[in-house]
Amino acid sequence: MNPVIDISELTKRYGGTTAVNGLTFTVHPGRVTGFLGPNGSGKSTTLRMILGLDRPTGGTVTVAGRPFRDRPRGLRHVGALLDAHDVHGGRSAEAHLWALARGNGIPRGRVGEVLREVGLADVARRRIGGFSLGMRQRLGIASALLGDPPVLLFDEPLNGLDPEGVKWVRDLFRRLAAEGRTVFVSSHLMSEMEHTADQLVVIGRGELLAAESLVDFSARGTRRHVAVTTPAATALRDLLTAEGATVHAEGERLTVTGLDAVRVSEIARLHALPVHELATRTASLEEAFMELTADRVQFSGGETR
Ligand SMILES: Nc1ncnc2c1ncn2[C@@H]1O[C@H](COP(=O)(O)OP(=O)(O)OP(=O)(O)O)[C@@H](O)[C@H]1O
Repeated sequence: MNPVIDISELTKRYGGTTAVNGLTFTVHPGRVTGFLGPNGSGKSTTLRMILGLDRPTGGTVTVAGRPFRDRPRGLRHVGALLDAHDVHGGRSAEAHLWALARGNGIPRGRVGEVLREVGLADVARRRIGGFSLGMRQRLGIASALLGDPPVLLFDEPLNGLDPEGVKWVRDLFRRLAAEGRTVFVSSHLMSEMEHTADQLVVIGRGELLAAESLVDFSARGTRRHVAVTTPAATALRDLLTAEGATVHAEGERLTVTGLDAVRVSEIARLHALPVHELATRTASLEEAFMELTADRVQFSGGETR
């Protein structure tokens, strides 16, 4: 059984709102795939449809060749962390996991194992109601791991985790992928995925914008500029513009596109203009992501478009 998630022409409408619109992509085992999109772009809706919790308006989604809904003892096939708050606060962590294990034909002894794995063994008998968001995220991850499934889905799992927690989650995801599992992780922040994912699926307003490796995605952001700091900003700006560059000036700082750093340096030296700093800068992954999704952001600057 190849634990692939296959999504084809998937669409979900809620009344007049189209949450997901004709999405087609595949998530493969053996790597961590990041599912990126601005707030409200349809990530959670897609994850819910993968799990059969929402019924598609159109299109199909299968896990290992079958709709997930058709699988009894689901936690053994797909483990998921959707909403860390969606747990009974009056129960202990242990009791919560026991109930899940019982409903999915998982041996009770597995509960202690996953609690140790996520670092919650010491608080196993404490009420979940008193847990911090980070502890709830760890408990959600424990639930996902309970059935030792080949496919794992995580919706915004880094929310509420401290830097040590973030590192732990990243290492865990890598290990799960290295074991040959399919690991699909959503986030609205490229900075979170940059050091977590090997593969990216990017959506905006429910539509697919990119499905490629992180390396290929990075190549989108290779637009370079040269940053210059000089007390002779006006003179250098005029010279560079005359050479065909586009120059943005802000006090002593120039941002130059259209000429490389060597040429900028030569021009400054030729005219004996002092330069305090000169560096080539590459647009970051975050900028590539923002550029790609710029016209697909539903809520920007507090205004609804
Ligand atoms: N049950 C629902 N009823 C009506 N509209 C919904 C429902 N669930 C989601 N939506 C709408 O569908 C769109 C996509 O929402 P979704 O929660 O899937 O996005 P998201 O990418 O997960 O966002 P976020 O990063 O904010 O969690 C939004 O416009 C949302 O308001």
